[in-house]
Amino acid sequence: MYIMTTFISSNIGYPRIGKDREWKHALESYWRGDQTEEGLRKELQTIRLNHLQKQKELGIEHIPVGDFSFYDHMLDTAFMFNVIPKRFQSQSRSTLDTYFAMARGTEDAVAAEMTKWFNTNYHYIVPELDDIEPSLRANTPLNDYQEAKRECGIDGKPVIVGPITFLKLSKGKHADLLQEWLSTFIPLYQQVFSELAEAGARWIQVDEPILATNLSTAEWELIEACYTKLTEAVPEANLLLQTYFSDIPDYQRLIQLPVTGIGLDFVYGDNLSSIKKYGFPKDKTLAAGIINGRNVWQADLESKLAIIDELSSEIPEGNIWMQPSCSLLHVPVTKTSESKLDQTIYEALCFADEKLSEITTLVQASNHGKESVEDTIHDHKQALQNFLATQQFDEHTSVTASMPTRNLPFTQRRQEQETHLSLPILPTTTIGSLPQTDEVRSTRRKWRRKEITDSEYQSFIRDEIAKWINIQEELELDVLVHGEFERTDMVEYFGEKLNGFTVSEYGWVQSYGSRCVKPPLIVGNVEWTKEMTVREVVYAQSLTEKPVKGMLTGPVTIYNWSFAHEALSRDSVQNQIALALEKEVLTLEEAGISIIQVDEPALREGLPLDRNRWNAYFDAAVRAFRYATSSVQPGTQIHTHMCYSEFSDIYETIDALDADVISIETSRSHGELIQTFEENDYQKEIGLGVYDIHSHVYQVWKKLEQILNVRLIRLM
Ligand code: MET
Ligand SMILES: [Zn+2]
Repeated sequence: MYIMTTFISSNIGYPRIGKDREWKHALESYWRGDQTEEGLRKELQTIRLNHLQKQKELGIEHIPVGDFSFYDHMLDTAFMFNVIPKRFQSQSRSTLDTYFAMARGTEDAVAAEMTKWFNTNYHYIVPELDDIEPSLRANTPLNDYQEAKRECGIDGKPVIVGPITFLKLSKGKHADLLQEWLSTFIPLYQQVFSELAEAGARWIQVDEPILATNLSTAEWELIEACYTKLTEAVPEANLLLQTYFSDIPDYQRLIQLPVTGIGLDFVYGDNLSSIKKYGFPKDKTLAAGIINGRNVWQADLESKLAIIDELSSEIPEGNIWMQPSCSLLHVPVTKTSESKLDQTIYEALCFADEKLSEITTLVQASNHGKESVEDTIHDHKQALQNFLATQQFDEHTSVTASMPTRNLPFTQRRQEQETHLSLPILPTTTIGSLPQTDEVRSTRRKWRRKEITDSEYQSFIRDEIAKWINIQEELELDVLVHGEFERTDMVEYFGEKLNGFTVSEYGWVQSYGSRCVKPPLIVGNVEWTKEMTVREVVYAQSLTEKPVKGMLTGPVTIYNWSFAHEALSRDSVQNQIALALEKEVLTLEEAGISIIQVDEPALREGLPLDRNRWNAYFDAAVRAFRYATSSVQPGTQIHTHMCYSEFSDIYETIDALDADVISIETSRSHGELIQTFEENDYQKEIGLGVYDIHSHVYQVWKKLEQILNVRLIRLM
C-alpha cells in the first residue's frame, strides 16, 4: 500500500558538546597543548559524525549539517567570510589558531567581544566589520554537507547564519551601513548557496532569528531586496528561512519573502495567531517548531497534535515539517545518563534526543493516525500529569501590590554606608569567584563520592578562603570576597540548597566556548529552609578587618538559568526565588555582613525579543530584585553585577533595581558598555570591570590604567 507521508521531520541544530562533554574535553586538551591539530580535528569529526548518525537513527528526515562548530557558529560565519580583524592576522599562526585567537585572545591581541545570543545564555563571538576584506575563504557548509553524505550517507540540510542576522549582530561601522555591507555579502552568500545546490542540497536552512525582533521599515526593505537578490541569483536553491525564539512582529512581510520555506517557532510568542489571521502562502513549506527546544520537559503530545491540526487547515498537505522550536544547542544531550533523579521527574524529562523522538512520534501520528503511537502519547501524558501532580506547585506567593522599597533613598543611604564602611574614594574589589583550581574541583569530587567527610571538605574550603583572604590583603584590595570555592556554578549551587529545585547529573548545556553549565530543574515551590552562603562568608569576614562581600545570585538569573516547566508563570517562580533570597540576605546582614552582592548577569539576556513585551518583563525583574534586597538596613550596601550586557536598552531598569553599586564589564567591550551610564548621568556607584577574566592572557597594567583613566574622566 502506498503511504502518503504528508508531514516531515526535521531538526534545526544538535548540541555540540557530546553526551559526556567530549567536545569540551577535546578542545581543552588541544588548548593545553596535549593534543595536536590533527588529533583535535579527528576527535571532533568523530563527535560530529556520531551526532549525525544518531539523528538518522532517531528517524529525522532533514538532519542539519554545519551546525557543529569548533567554538561558535557566529565565529564560524565570520571566519568563512574572512571577517578576521587585522590584529589576529599573523603569519606564524595556523588557520585553526587564528580562529581560536579571535575567540580567546592572544598575548598581543584582545579577544573579540562575546555576547549573548538573543535571549539565551549562549554567548557568540561578535564579528567586527572594521578593517576587513570579506571574501569566501571556505564554503564550510558545503564541506559539512559533503562529509555527511560521504561518511554517513546522509543527505543533510546545510545550516548557515543568514546575512541580516549576521550583519545586525556584528559591530563596527555597520549601524547605518547595512545596505553597503549587504552588497558586499550577498554575492558571497550567493556563491555558498549555488555551490550547495550544485552539490545536491535539497534545502538550505538560513537562520534569521533577528526577524523576531522589531525591525524598521527601511530594514525590511533591505531584507526584501536581499532575499530577492539571493533567490534570483540561485533559483535552484531551496532556502528555508529559519526564525526562532519568538513570533515575528512583521509576519505579513515575512511570509512574502521569495523563499521556498519558512521556519517558525510555535512554542514562544504567538505565531499561530498570525497564521490564523493572515494565512500562510500556499506555495511555501512551513517548518513548524512545535517541540520546545529550550526546555527539558516532555511535551503534551496531544496538544501539539492539536496545533498541527490547526496548521493543517491553513497549509496544504505535504508542506508542513515538524521540528524543535529552535536549535537543540540549548538543552542537554540525553536523559538516559541520569540515574539519580526521582522517577517521576525522570519520566517527565526530555533532553535533545528525547525531543527528536517526540518529533518523530508526532510525525508518525499525523501521517498514520494517533492509534499508531497511542502508547507513546499515553505514556507522555501520564508522565507529565504525574509530574505536575506530585510536585507541589503553588502559583500564589506572598506578593504585595506595592513595589518593595528600601527605607531610605540612595543619597541618604550612601552617607550611612560611608560611615559604616569607610572605604577609600576608589575602592577596589573583584566580582566574586576566585580560581576553581584542579585541587578545588577534585576535592569536591572526593567529597561528593564520600571519599572525604563533610568536615574534611569544609576545612579544605576554609583553608582556601583563608589563603585567598591573605592574598587579597597583600594586594591591598578594599572589599574582599570569600572566593566561592564551595560552588560549582552560581546557579546550580543555589539549586542544590533551595527547596523546589533538583539537579541533574549530566544535564550540561554550552554557555560559551568550551564552558558548559548545568541548569538546575525547578520541580516545586521554591523555599528557603537553611542558610546557603553564611558559613563561608562569615568565616572569611572573621579573618579580616576589611569588609567581605556576601555573594548571591539574583532571582531573575536563577530563574533564567534553570529549567522551569512552562506551565508555571515566570513571575510567580521568580518571586518565590526572590523571597527565598531575601531570607538569605537578612541572615547575612544579621551575621555582620555589610556589603551584599546580588548578581543579575542574566537580567538583560531574558529580555523578550519583541519590545512590546519589555515592560512586563522589566516590572517583574525589578520587583523580584527588590523583594530580595529591599529590607536591609540603609547602612548595608547592596551591589549587583551584570556581565556582557548591552545596557542602553535597560538603563531605567538598572536604575530602578536601586542597588547601591553596580559592577559591570568594561574591558572586553573596549569600554563601550559604560557609555550608557555616562550619558544618563547615573547617580549611584559603579564598579568598572577593567580586568577581563574570560581571557587567558595576562593583561598589562598600562592597558588597564588607560581604560580606567578614560572612564573616570568621563564619569566625573
Ligand atoms: N559572583 C559571580 C562570580 O564571580 C558572578 C559571575 S557573573 C556570570 O563568578
Ligand atoms: Zn559576570
